[in-house]
Amino acid sequence: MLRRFHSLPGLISALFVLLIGITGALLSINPALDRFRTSLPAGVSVAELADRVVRQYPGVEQIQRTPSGSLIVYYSAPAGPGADRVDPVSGKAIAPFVPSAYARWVKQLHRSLLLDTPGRVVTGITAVAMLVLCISGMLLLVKRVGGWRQVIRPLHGSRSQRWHAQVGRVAVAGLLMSALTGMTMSAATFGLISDGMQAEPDFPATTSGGQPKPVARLPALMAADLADLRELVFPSPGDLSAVFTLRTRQGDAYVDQATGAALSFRAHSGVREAYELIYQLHTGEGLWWLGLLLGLCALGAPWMAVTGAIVWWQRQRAKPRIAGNSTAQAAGTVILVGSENNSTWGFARVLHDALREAGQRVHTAPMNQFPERYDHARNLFILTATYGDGDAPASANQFLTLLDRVPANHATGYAVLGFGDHQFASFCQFARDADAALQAHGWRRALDVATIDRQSTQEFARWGDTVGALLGLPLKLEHTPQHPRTFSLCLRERVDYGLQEQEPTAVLRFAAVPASEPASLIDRLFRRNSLPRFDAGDLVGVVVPGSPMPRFYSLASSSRDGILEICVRKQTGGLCSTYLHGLQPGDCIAAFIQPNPQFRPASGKAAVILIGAGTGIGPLAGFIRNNTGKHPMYLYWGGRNPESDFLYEPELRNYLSDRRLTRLHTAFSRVENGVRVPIRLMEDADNLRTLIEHGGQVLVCGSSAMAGSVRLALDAILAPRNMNVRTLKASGRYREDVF
Ligand SMILES: Cc1cc2nc3c(=O)[nH]c(=O)nc-3n(C[C@H](O)[C@H](O)[C@H](O)COP(=O)(O)O)c2cc1C
Repeated sequence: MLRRFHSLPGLISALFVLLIGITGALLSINPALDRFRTSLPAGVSVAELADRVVRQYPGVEQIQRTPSGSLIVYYSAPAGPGADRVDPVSGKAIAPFVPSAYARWVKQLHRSLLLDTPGRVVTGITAVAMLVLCISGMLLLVKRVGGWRQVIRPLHGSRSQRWHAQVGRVAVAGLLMSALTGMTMSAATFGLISDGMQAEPDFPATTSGGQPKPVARLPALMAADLADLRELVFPSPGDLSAVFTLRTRQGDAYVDQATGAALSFRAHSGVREAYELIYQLHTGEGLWWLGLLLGLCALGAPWMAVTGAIVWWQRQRAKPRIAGNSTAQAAGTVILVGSENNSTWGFARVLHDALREAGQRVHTAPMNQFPERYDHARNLFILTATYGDGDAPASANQFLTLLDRVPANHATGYAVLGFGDHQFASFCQFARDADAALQAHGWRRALDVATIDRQSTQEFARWGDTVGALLGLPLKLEHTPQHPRTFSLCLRERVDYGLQEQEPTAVLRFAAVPASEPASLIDRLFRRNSLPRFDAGDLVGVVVPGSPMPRFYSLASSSRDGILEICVRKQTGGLCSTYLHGLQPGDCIAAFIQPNPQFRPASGKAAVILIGAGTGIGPLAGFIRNNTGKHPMYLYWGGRNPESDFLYEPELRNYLSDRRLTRLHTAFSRVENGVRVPIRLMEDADNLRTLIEHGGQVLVCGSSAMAGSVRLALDAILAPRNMNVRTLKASGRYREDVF
C-alpha cells in the first residue's frame, strides 16, 4: 500500500519533477553568483547611498537592492532610460543591468513550464506530489531498513534501488523544504492563502510642499540602514507635492522630500514576514549557501525520477505474469500464493494454466491480496513457501490477519500445498499454520495439507493427480523450476578443520576471477567479473553439476571483502557438501545470491549477542569482521574439539584484540568435562539478562536442534524479567538462521 502510495504519484509526476528539479538546480546558482559580485559596506545609511547615486545619476528614478545585495539604479538620461548595477561605495556604475533572457526563461520554465496559469497549476500539483513522495519514500526506507535508527545503514537491493534510496536519504530534507515552500508559494499565487503583500501604507493626504532638501540630509533616509533597503523610489523632479517611497526590511513608508519626515509608515505584517521567509527558503535569495544546498538537493530530484522509474520497471518485470487471470468475483477457482523468492509462482502458474485448459475461470493472486468477496468460487488453493523458522514469506505475511476480516465461505472447499525444505526443522510450517487458521475460521477443507520438499517436480505432479480426482478433471501438472541466473566463482583458498574428529569442515573462499587470472584494468574499471553485491548473513545457492536443485549456504563475508566465503561441513552422503569439499584452488562453481536481509546485526549501541555452533559460525564471523564501529558484540560458539575444529580461531583472536569482538565464550563437547552452548549461556545468565534488558539483539545460527536448546536456555534466563524468546522475536530482536 505504502509502496503504491509512493510509486503512483512518482510515475505520474516523474517528468515534471525532472524538469522542476533541473531548473531549480540551475536557478539556485544565481543567489551565490549575485552574492559574490557585490559586497555591501557596513554602517552606510540609505541617505548616504542615495547621495552617492544622485551625484553619478542626476536622473535617478529608483534604487533597488536585490536580496543578494546587488544595487540596481534605474534612471532617465537624455539618451533615454537605463539601468545599471552600481558600486555601493562610490555610487558609480559597475555594468549596465541587463536581466539575462536565459535566466528569465529558466525561471519561467521552473514556475509555469512556460504555460502561464495552466503551467503554474501543474507546478503547484508537482510540489504536492513531491511532498507525498518525500514522506512516503522516507517511510518506505525506514520500513526497508527496519527502523529509524537504521536509516543510515548500507542499503541492499538492485543497483537502481540502492542508488534511488541512497540519493533519496541525502536529498530528502532539501526536497521536502523545496516542496513545502513551493506549495505555499503556489497557494499564494492562486490567492488560496495571503502573502501579506497587499498592505501598503496610506498615501499621505498632505505634504509640506516645500523646496526639496539634498537627499543626504533627509532624516527618514538617514535613519534607514542600507542593509535593510529593498527599494527607494524618487519623486518626479519638479513636483513639490511628490514623495519618496521607501521600502525596507521592516516596512514601507512615504518620505517628505522637503522635511525628510516619514509621512506614513506601515510595518510588514507577520504574514508577509512569514511569506518572505518561505520565499527565501525556496529560492535561497539572500542565503546563497542555502540556495546552493537546495540546488544540490534539487539535482537529486531528476536522479530520483529516473532511478525510481527504473526500479518500478524492474519490479513490473519481476512480477509473476499470469495469463488469462479472471477477477476474484468471476472466478470459479482462486489460487493464492505465498512466496518470497518467486519459485512458488512458477508452480501456481502451471496449476492456473492447467485449470484454465480444463475450462475453469481462475483467479491467481498473492496471499496478501486475499479477496473479501468471491461470488462464484468453489475451490480455493493455497500454495505457500515457509521462511525463517516457520514464518510466512513476504507475499503472505498479512494473510493470517486478513483471514479475520474475510467471512468463511462454506460453498468453497480449500486445499493448502506447502513448499519447503526438509533441512529446516519447521518444514512447511507456515502452510500448516495457514491450513489450521482456515479451519479455525470455519472454512471447509477439501484436501489435507500437502507438502513439497525442495520444489520436487514429482511431488507436485502427484498432488496434481489428487486435485484432478477431487475436481473430476484430467489435470497434468508438470513443472521443472528454473533457478536464478548463476555466476562463476573460483576457489581461491580453503582452510580445513575437523579431520581429527572425522568431521571434515572447510572454510572456502571464492573469488569471481580464477586465481591464475588477475583482473584486467578493463575488468576492474567496468566491474566485469566482479562479485555481485551481498552481505554476511545472505545465502549463496550452489548448483551442483547434474542436480536440478541448488543448495544454500550462509555467507561469512560481504562483497566488500572481495571474496565470497562459506563454511561447509562434509555431510555423509551429502551431494553438495561432498562436491564442495572436493574443490581445489582454481576450481570454479556456478552459484547465485539469495538475499536474507532479516538476518543482520542491528546498528546502534545496544549489544549484539551472537550464538552458534559448528559451521553456524560462518555468518557470525562475517558480522564480527564487519564490526569496524566496535559495537559491543558477544559470541557464544560451540564446537567439538579445540585441537581440530576451532573454526576461525586466529581470526577471532584478532577480533578480540582489536575490539571488534567484545567477548568470546566457547563450548567444546568432545573434551574432558565437555559442554554445549546452552550451558555456557546459563553460566553467563546475569550478563545476558542485562544485555538483553538494555536492548540487546540475539542472532542464532546453527542446526535446528542447537537453536531449539538455545531458545529453551534463553527462556529460562529471561523468565525472572518477564521476557522470553517469543516476545524478542516479535520485536525483531531475536533472529535465527537455522539449518
Ligand atoms: C532463508 C530461508 C529460510 C527458509 N526457511 C524454511 C523453513 O523454515 N521451513 C521450510 O520448510 N522451508 C524453508 N525454506 C525453504 C523455502 O520455503 C523453499 O525453498 C521454497 O520453495 C521457496 O519458495 P519461494 O521461492 O516461492 O519463496 C527456507 C528457505 C530460505 C532461503
